[in-house]
Amino acid sequence: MTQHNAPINPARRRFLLGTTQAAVAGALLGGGLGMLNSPRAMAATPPPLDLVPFDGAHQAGILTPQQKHSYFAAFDLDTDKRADVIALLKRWTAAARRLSRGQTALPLSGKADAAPEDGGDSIGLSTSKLTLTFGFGPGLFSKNGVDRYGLASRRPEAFVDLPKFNGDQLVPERSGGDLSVQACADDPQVAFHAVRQLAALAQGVASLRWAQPGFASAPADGSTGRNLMGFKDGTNNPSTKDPALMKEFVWVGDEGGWMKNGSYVVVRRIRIALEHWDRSELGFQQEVVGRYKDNGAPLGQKDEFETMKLDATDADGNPVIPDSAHSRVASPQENGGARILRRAYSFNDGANFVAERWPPWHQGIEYDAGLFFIAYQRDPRSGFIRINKTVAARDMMNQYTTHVASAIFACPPGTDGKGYIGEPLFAGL
Ligand SMILES: C=CC1=C(C)c2cc3[nH]c(cc4nc(cc5[nH]c(cc1n2)c(C)c5CCC(=O)O)C(CCC(=O)O)=C4C)c(C)c3C=C
Ligand SMILES: [Fe+2]
Repeated sequence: MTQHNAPINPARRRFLLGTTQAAVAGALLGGGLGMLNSPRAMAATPPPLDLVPFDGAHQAGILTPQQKHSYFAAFDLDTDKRADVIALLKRWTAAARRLSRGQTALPLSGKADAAPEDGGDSIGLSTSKLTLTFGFGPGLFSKNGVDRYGLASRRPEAFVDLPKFNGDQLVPERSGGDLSVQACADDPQVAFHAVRQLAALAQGVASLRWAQPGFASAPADGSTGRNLMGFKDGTNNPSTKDPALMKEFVWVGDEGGWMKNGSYVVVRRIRIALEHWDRSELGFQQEVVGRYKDNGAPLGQKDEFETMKLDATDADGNPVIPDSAHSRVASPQENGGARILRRAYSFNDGANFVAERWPPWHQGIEYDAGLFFIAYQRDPRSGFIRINKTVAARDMMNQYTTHVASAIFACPPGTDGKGYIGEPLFAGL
């Protein structure tokens, strides 16, 4: 069956029926963007058989199998009224529910004398497994010592500021944020569209601080995808199909109060000096990672998913997986059992011209590309912070990587289909 003739997905049908008769009539008369509401345009819409429900005990987009594209955005809150923040979270939740079903962020009125309620750039596209994951930054709880919303006492103990790590070169304008939303979808336009609509709904209450697009291409056979260094990345993640592991390492438990069933996310924009990496010998690249480039197996072993033998030594008595190999220094064995759920995306933001004014007067082009590292965890203190202290101090990969931006957000639990995102935080206030 061709996509064109496929039955209309129930969610898309709701979208079609969701617009009011007046809106459809207006659209037919009005032309322009209104034409997008016309039955003919709607009938041509490919059916989105790929929806991920927005509501659930946990937010979508954390355990969801990784979509191909991501658009991560951080916002600054511009208001000092708690009611404005709550109203925004309600608007965002309602819009996210609609977007996740393949609908426009708001119903379209088709009025020619007003800005369209939705930019319209995803109309006709598949929902592409869109997920929207929201987070709260430290600034929601207090900023510059000011408790703007009466929430300071509700900041969870585990929600700490990240310390400065060895080698950090963080750009403040690209770091931090009071609120975050990550849109993931198999179509980059669907992800970007969703964030644009949410940003528009925030007007007057919150403004975009920074944004980072990313991509993650995985082979069609379901095997592990590769990062820009050419290595399989994600092999030794705790399995999202193992509820006990997720409970232990990803989801906040009773200790978290209103954050129960939520998770903390740490994001780091890590530039990779690809121009140097690409000239490094294959043997050295493998020592840096601690795994083989072709199949991702740990050095000295055969299969990608074999447990790393960190005690193995070669004929000269040297460790087969070097002391400063990335896989070793990031491993639970070297970090008191710490584990995090990595859900990173590569980024490729073009290339910059660089010139040095000292001999030998090097000039050239540097890619602004690397890994937008994203990790979810139950407690950042025993998760990212624990591991990154070791990585920042000992990892051979640091010769090629520079952390240039950073942020931490508390991602509240999911919603039940009626409430709004983060509602438990505001309960009783
Ligand atoms: C502090 C956390 C980590 C940072 C920062 C980080 C950066 C980073 N990693 C790669 C590529 C790979 N990472 C791999 C494994 C791995 N990385 C971390 C943590 C951080 N990585 C962990 C916890 C692990 C798993 C360790 C283990 O238990 O074995 C791998 C190997 C394959 C895999 O297991 O995914 C690769 C490859 C890059 C390129 C990068 C920064 C640019
Ligand atoms: Fe890593």
